[in-house]
Amino acid sequence: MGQPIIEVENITFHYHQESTPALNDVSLHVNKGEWLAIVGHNGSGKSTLARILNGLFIPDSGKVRVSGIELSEKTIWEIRKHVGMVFQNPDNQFVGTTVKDDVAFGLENIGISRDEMVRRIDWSTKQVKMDSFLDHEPHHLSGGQKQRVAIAGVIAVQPDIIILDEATSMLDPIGRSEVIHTIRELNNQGLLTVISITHDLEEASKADRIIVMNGGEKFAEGIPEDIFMLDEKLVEIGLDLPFPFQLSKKLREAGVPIRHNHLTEEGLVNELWTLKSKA
Ligand SMILES: Nc1ncnc2c1ncn2[C@@H]1O[C@H](COP(=O)(O)OP(=O)(O)OP(=O)(O)O)[C@@H](O)[C@H]1O
Repeated sequence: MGQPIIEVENITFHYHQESTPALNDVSLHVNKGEWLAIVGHNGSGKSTLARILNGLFIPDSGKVRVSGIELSEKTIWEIRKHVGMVFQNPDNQFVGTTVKDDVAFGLENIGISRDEMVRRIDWSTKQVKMDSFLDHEPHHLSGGQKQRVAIAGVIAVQPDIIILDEATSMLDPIGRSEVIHTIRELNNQGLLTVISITHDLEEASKADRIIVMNGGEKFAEGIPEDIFMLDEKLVEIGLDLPFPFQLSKKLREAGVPIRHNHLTEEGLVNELWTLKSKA
């Protein structure tokens, strides 16, 4: 970690010339191998930023470099080979009639040979634990399984970076944890740099680093512990603090001597047990 794989310098982007910018003078970097969460209220510019990083939009001004390639009209397709995206709605992402066809589609697009395609379908579906569903029709799968197939389709192309744009927000808690676990394993194996766009601060608290967006600008950036020190400032810009964090504060207000504002349920439960054993 430590070496930037994405560098964004002072980018500004307008959807319409006369409108207020969707992104205003935003600079950031993403380190190779890290898990970066980008959080923010609706309309804060997260999706616009994700689409620029994937070459779907070109900024009006400023520079973007992805895997050493500078983003321009000429490099869009090159950049897309390095950045895969998984979107919010699992039902809108399927092009194949079976899981196998669906994963094959992205590989056909980049002209992979038949033998290599078979190998990559096998590898990518095993990585997301969907290799026993190759002949299944995607619309019969659960939401979490569909998103795992979408991830298989992305990693089969072997990008350096995956962007999850609210990819878990339509899933139930089981589907959500399946998807996060799958991505975590790929990230831990060093296979992927992960950018997770989310309004869920609990999910973001598990990232290596968080960038908070507000009104098209970067509001804050840091490790989760530092970001959560902002506390009420996050609430003021429309974000919900994680439930264990809110509960820690309420318990302290009610006279329970909790020392930390916990980001995880496990941390809070452990401190409560320690207090109880001392009582
Ligand atoms: N296709 C579009 N045309 C015009 N304006 C747009 C378009 N998409 C987004 N915007 C505007 O750009 C700004 C940033 O929106 P963006 O979708 O990037 O925010 P976001 O943080 O991803 O929000 P959400 O969580 O609702 O998706 C908002 O003011 C939004 O209204």
